[in-house]
Amino acid sequence: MKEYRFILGGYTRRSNKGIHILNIGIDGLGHEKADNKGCMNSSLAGKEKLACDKLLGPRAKDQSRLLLEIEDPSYMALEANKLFVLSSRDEGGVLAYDFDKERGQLDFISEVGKLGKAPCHLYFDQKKSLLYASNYHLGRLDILSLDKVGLSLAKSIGLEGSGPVSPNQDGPRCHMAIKDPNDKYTLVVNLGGDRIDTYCIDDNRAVLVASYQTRPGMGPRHMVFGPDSKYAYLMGELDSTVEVLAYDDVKGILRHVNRVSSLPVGSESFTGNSGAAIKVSKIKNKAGKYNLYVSNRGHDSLSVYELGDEGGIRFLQNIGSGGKNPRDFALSPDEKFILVGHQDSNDIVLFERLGDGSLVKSKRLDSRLDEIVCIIPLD
Ligand SMILES: O=C1O[C@H](COP(=O)(O)O)[C@@H](O)[C@H](O)[C@H]1O
Repeated sequence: MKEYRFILGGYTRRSNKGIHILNIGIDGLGHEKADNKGCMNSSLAGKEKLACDKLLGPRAKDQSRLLLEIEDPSYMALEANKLFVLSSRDEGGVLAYDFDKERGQLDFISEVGKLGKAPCHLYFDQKKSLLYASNYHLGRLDILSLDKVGLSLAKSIGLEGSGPVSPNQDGPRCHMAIKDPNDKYTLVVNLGGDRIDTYCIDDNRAVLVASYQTRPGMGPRHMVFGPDSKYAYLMGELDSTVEVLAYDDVKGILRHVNRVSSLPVGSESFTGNSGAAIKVSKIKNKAGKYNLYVSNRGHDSLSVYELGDEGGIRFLQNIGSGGKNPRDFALSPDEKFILVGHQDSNDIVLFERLGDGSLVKSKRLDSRLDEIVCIIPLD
């Protein structure tokens, strides 16, 4: 039996508040043998659910345990043997831990609290030992420094701008900040201002070097760079589109190349959707291409694309996510599976990736969290 481990962060009204480690065992065939519609229905109970579990194979190795007890953990960042955690604790806090992955044990290093509101995304810039905490609610990027003494707030950048969608775009909303593939610039995604700002950042200085304006009302939420580093892919929370951008890594400039719907053909005008996570494979599929995956909250599905040359993107598949509002998902380290967590149902659903990168449901597990915000795979 092959085992996969993931860390899950999110909110719950139940007693086991905190970050959990989930172990999933895969025995033989990864995907379901029969019609999976019923099995993925989270409302199944009692005998029906047992029958469904039987169909999906042995679950003896599927288990979840509390890794860290903490108030409303949200996004996390894992880098080598360090785990960084966002929490609503202490009016918005960032916590740093040494992480023994083998033993699944955390040792507290340091924390910074009283940020005003809990940030929604966290990224660790290993080269500069800086943490980027994106604060959606305050429209601000907080930059924290980690040194021998611990964590401290180095600098805050107040974002600017607004957009046509109210209330989401009444002001700036900082949803993500990541380094570019060359580890040179920091790209800051501003959902409220329909903007991606490129900064050159070090300990005490943040210089804005470029700014990309998306189409009005896109509400960019998350972005990811493709494996060739030349193109970035942007997920629009508010208009359910995926935008392909060419990246000039010398100047930090983004340029529009392509746009596709995050919804399947015929459903593009579906209005009850919020785009959420966007991830890209690092290993080529059997056709020699990379795959891009996005999650749709409301449409409750994942869309799968194949990435072509020169910023090409081809829709491959749309599949039900097996729960309500898939907020985050993660590829397993070997990229054979994708684990999806939901915002408004307890379903954690494992999908097997087929040769072309398309997905087939593998199994459903009960989450101990009511609202999963972040999923990180463990090697
Ligand atoms: O994706 C989203 O994120 C923001 C921030 O998350 P939060 O859990 O810190 O509130 C959220 O408010 C927004 O509605 C959602 O679409």
